[in-house]
Amino acid sequence: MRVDIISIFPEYFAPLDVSLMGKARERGILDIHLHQLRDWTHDVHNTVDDTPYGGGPGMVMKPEVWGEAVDAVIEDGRAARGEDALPRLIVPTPSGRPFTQEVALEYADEPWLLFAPARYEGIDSRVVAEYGERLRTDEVSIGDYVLAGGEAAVLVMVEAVGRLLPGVLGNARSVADDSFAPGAMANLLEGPVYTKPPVWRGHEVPEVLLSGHHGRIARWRRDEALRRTLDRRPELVARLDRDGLDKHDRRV
Ligand SMILES: N#Cc1c(-c2ccc3cc[nH]c3c2)n[nH]c1N
Repeated sequence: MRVDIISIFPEYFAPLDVSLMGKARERGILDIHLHQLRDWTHDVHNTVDDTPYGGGPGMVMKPEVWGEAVDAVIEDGRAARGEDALPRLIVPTPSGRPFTQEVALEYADEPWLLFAPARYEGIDSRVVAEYGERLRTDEVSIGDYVLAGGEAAVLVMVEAVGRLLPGVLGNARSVADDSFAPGAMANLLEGPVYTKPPVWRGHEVPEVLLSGHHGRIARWRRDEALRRTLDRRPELVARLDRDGLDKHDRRV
C-alpha cells in the first residue's frame, strides 16, 4: 500500500518510522511518502492560509496551494503506479464521518491513500469539491473532541489501517482477535488480560486462566468481555443482534 501525506508539519509523522509501522515500511508492505505543503507556495512567506470569507475567527487554508500539492502528489504516485492509478483522498475533520474499525478495514483494501491533514480552521471546502469529482474522497473524524490539526488523526488512521495489512501483525496475533472483528467476540470490548507471575502484590490471576480448560477459559473471556462492554459501552451490546447473545450471555 502506498500512503502519501501532505502537511505543513511532515516531521509530525516520525512515529511512523518506529515499531510496527516502521517494520512494515522496512518490509515494503507500507510505502509512505511525506510532503511539505509549503513546497507548493510561491510567495516569500510560503503562505498557506488566508482570512475566511464571511468573517469569523481563525484562518482557512488556501485552495490553490492544496490543489497544486494534491495534483503533484497524484502525478508522482502515477509515475510509480501507472498512469491510470488514483488515490483515495482522506481529509481528517471534526465534522467528518466517524472513522471506525469498519472504515479501517475498507481503507486496508485500498492500494493508495492520500491524506490531507489541515491546520487552522480547515481547508477551503472547494478542494474536497474539486477532487470529489475525480477521486473517492472522504472527510472523516477520529472522535468527538477537537484537535489542533489533522496530523494526529492521520497517525491514528495509518496505524489502524497499517496493522490490518497482511504480514504486519506477527503470527501470534491476528486481526481476527480484534475487539471489533467478526465472530464470537464481535462488537465486544477486550476483557482483562494477565501474565506471570500468578500472584502480584497480593493480586491473583483468575483461577480459570490457570486451569488449562479451554472451554471454560473461552466462556470466561466472553463473559468478561460482555460484562466490560455492558459497563463501558452498553450501546455496543444493543448492536448485537438477538443471535449475537446466547442464553448464557443473558446471565451476565
Ligand atoms: N479527524 C479529526 C479531528 C480533528 C481535526 C482535524 C483537522 C483539523 C484542522 C484544524 N483542526 C482540526 C481538527 N479534531 N477532532 C477530530 N476528531
